[in-house]
Amino acid sequence: MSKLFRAVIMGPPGSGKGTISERIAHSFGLKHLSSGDFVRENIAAKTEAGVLAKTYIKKGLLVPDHVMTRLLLPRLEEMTKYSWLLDGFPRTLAQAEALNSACDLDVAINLNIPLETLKERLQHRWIHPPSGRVYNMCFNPPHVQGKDDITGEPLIQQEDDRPEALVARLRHYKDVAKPVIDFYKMTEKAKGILYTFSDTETDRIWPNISTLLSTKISTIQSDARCASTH
Ligand SMILES: Nc1ncnc2c1ncn2[C@H]1C[C@H](O)[C@@H](COP(=O)(O)OP(=O)(O)OP(=O)(O)O)O1
Ligand SMILES: Nc1nc2c(ncn2[C@@H]2O[C@H](COP(=O)(O)OP(=O)(O)O)[C@@H](O)[C@H]2O)c(=O)[nH]1
Repeated sequence: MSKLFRAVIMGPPGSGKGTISERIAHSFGLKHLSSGDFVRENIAAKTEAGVLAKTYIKKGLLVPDHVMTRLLLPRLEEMTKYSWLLDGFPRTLAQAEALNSACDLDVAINLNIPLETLKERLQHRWIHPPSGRVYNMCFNPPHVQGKDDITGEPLIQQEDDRPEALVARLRHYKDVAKPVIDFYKMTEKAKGILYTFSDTETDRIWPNISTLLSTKISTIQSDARCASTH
């Protein structure tokens, strides 16, 4: 019998959540659930939550907690049969509390990357909006300059990745994220699930995350086997 595995990945914009989530999904077969993708899907489908979310994103704001949880928690309910990794949620204390009431997490990965590194990376981040594919002109450039590898469509730089918007955005992240980190340190139900990784390079963080997840997943599965034989 194998037990399901549930993880979240947190970190400021540019910390490598998307990049590392892809590697985790690929290596461990977890479903990668991205809050940003859910928001974009809802905006495209013009759902009630999507229409509301758009008004905030247009102003460069986070989507309010009640809209975000309304949008996300039903999606998690559809995932009860799968192991998943949630990227981009929770971002606020209220979201962490809502998630904590809805499910038991096994691991919360926290990426702690120096500010200068984040600024440098985001200035070079280009995305393919329809698919969400992310490139970096130095770290993982597209095969053809300015074009998506799969479709050949043009890449764009997001408005809020431009240097002028960056510093305020990163500062705001820090203020909002601190209570979330404290929540995972202090809350009884979540004790021992938080793991922080600090480095300037994804390729140096990745082996440590990979080892952590291998250990956690095999522990959970052997606990489940023991439980089923007793
Ligand atoms: N948990 C959340 N709470 C509130 N708003 C959210 C949340 N997740 C996503 N959003 C909204 C605000 C974001 O600007 C928008 C797109 O999200 P996302 O793709 O994660 O991009 P982002 O530019 O904010 O983050 P990043 O740079 O870390 O990838 O959706
Ligand atoms: N130079 C460099 N760029 C990286 C590294 N890891 C990720 N990136 C790039 O940095 C940008 C931000 O990464 P992303 O995964 O989108 O971070 P997120 O905002 O936390 O989801 C993207 O353009 C990535 O390709 C790294 O170790 N070095």
